[in-house]
Amino acid sequence: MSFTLTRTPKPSTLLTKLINLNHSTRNFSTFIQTSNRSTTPKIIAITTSTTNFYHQHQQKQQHHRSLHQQSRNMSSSSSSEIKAQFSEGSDPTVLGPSLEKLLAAGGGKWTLTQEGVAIERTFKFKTFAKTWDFMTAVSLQCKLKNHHPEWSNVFNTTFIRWTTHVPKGLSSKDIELAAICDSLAKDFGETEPTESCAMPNLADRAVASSGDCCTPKHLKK
Ligand SMILES: C[C@H](O)[C@H](O)[C@H]1CNC2=NC(N)=NC(=O)C2=N1
Repeated sequence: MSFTLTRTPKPSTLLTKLINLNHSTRNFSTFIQTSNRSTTPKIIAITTSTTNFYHQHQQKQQHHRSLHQQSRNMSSSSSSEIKAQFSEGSDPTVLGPSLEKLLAAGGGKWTLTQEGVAIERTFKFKTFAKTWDFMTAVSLQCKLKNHHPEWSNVFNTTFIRWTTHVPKGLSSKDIELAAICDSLAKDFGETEPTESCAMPNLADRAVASSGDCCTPKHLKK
C-alpha cells in the first residue's frame, strides 16, 4: 500500500477536536497521510507539530488533574480535622446537626474550610443559561435573608462559599442558604462537577477587592 502526503480537504473529527481545543491552532497547516485509493481521506498520521500540540495539551491537562487531586486530598484530609466555628450568638447544638447533613460525613456535598468558618461547594449545569438561572434564584434568596455568598462563575460552573463576616463564623443563614442552594441546584438540573482549583481562586480574588460588607452605609467613609 502506498501513501501520499496531502493537505487535509475537510477537517476530520480529530482535527475539529484540535481546532476546538485552541483557536490558535486554526492557523496550523496540517498534512495527513491518506491511502491512494481511499476516497474519503482517513487520518493515518498527523504532522509532528500538531501531534506535539496535542501531546502538550494532554500533558498540561494531566498535570492540572494531578495538582487538583493533590489539593483535593489535602483539603479532604484536613476537612475531617477542621472543627466548625459558629459565629457568636449561634447555638452549636442547633446548627451542628444541620451542618453535619450538608457535609460529606452526613451524606452532603459541602466542605468545611477556612479553619471551620466557611463551607463551600461547586455546582455544575448543562449550560451557562441554566447556571445563570440558578445563580439568579440563589441571589433572590440572598436578598430575602440579607446575606451574600462568596462565589464565582465560569461558563457552566459556579463555586459557592458560605461564611458570615460579622460576627465571624458559620451562622444559621450560611447553613440555611447552603441547603437552599442544594435544593435549587436539583431544580435546575445540576450535573456532576469536575473540580477546578481556579474557581475558589476567582472567588478569593473578588473577596480581596470587595472591601467590608458589614459597616452600615452611614458609617462608611
Ligand atoms: C448590615 C448587614 O446585616 C450586613 O452587611 C450583612 C449582609 N450580608 C452578609 N453576608 C455575609 N456573608 N456575611 C455578613 O456578615 C453579612 N452581613
